[in-house]
Amino acid sequence: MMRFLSTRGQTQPLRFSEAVATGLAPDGGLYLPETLPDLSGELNRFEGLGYADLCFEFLRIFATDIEPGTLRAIVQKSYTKFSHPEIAPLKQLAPNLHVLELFHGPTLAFKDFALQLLGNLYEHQCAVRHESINVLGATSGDTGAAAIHGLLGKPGTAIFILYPNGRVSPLQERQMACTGASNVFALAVDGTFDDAQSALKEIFGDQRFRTGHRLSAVNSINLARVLAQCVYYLHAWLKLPAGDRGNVEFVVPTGNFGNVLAGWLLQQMGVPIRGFKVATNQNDILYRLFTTGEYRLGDVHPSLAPSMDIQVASNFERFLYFSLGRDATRLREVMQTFKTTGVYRFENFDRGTFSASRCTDAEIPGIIARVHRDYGYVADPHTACAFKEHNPDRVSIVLSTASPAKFPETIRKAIKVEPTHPTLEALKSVPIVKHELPATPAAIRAFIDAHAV
Ligand SMILES: Cc1ncc(COP(=O)(O)O)c(C=O)c1O
Ligand SMILES: N[C@@H](CCOP(=O)(O)O)C(=O)O
Repeated sequence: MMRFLSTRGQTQPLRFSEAVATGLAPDGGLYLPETLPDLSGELNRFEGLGYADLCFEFLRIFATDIEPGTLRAIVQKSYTKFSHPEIAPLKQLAPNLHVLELFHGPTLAFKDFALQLLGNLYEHQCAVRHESINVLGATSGDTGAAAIHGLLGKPGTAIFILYPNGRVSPLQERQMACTGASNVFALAVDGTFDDAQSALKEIFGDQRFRTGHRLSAVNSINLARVLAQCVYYLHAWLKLPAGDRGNVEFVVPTGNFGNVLAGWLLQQMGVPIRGFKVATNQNDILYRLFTTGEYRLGDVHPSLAPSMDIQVASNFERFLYFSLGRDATRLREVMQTFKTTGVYRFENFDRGTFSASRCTDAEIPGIIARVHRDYGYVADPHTACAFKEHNPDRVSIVLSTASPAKFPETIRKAIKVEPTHPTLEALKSVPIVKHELPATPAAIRAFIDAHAV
């Protein structure tokens, strides 16, 4: 039976379903498998599988407490709402340059890969336990919509999504605030995504409140999010010619570090991937960390790639845990120092196979125009950050994390074409229903108290 431990080492090991239902560990840490499986000797068995079958074969290694037939049905259902037959098509743009399109799900961003699945896992949980759940998430733009659409129409659930008021794109806001569903609460908070995420973590840390409301997490603090995201890296790796696989670098637009961490975990499980480039926007704490070894909080500046307007990257803690030799005591010290001083300087920081790039707002439109001119490809502003530089001697897979149709103004300014998508067009005539709140745990708790199921 696979068990899961907290990075902070002060909780009991849990089974998969328990760790998923708990979200954030009671000691404030993030769950990880007790031991990572070694897949290096069995990669052949994944060859040729369709996306949903690959996902099932991968997840069953971890979800050992869910009966395989049930897990297979949950996984199959989770990839039925994607509009592309390959789910995550890998497109070649140049001899050593590919793009992995992760935006063909219902909300047009990579978050759908894990949140369609998590919605179905939660539905299963409600049925097995005969309980309702309240889901709480924080979003800088895309997680919120994907979480809402993963749970929409599922009985016994209410969903509360915190987002920074005025700092997500107009269409991202509409995806959250125009559902018309009575159990969906779009909470526009006063502050940044970091403020919202910090309030959320404090609320999850309040065990009485969390258990009293059967609160569940949809952010990438939830282990299921990260494991489901591993699958598209494996899928892309398997699509490459055998000779290119060991030489591939994934270039990943990065904010909360959940996406790139999933690829990195897969590498730690023995899949021979050359490395990862962390591509940040102008909110560049991770770029500075990977280039200098200093993790220093800065101010968040709203950007053309708003979903990456983040400073405190949640999943960095999971990487740190491994990089400190799984020493939970040391990890707690580092996290505490960072929390109280806003800075941690690592001596001899081992960045492993990570490299980093940074892209300012002044650069994004030019990159969109260049990628369009050179490859006939329209990259959204987040994906554009990952196209900043390309080493033609190395096989690169750029992760295309959102549809350009979610950010039409930036695209129009860059290439004079305004991308559209029917589901987004349909939202434009629907009234917005949102609730404005301060980003304080007290205000958010009070709202949940009043509206929880
Ligand atoms: C479109 C898009 N690209 C990239 C990112 C960054 O991903 P992560 O937060 O997993 O690093 C996000 C937000 O998560 C996003 O919504
Ligand atoms: N960019 C994200 C921020 C939250 O990230 P998550 O992966 O932890 O859910 C968003 O779009 O909300």
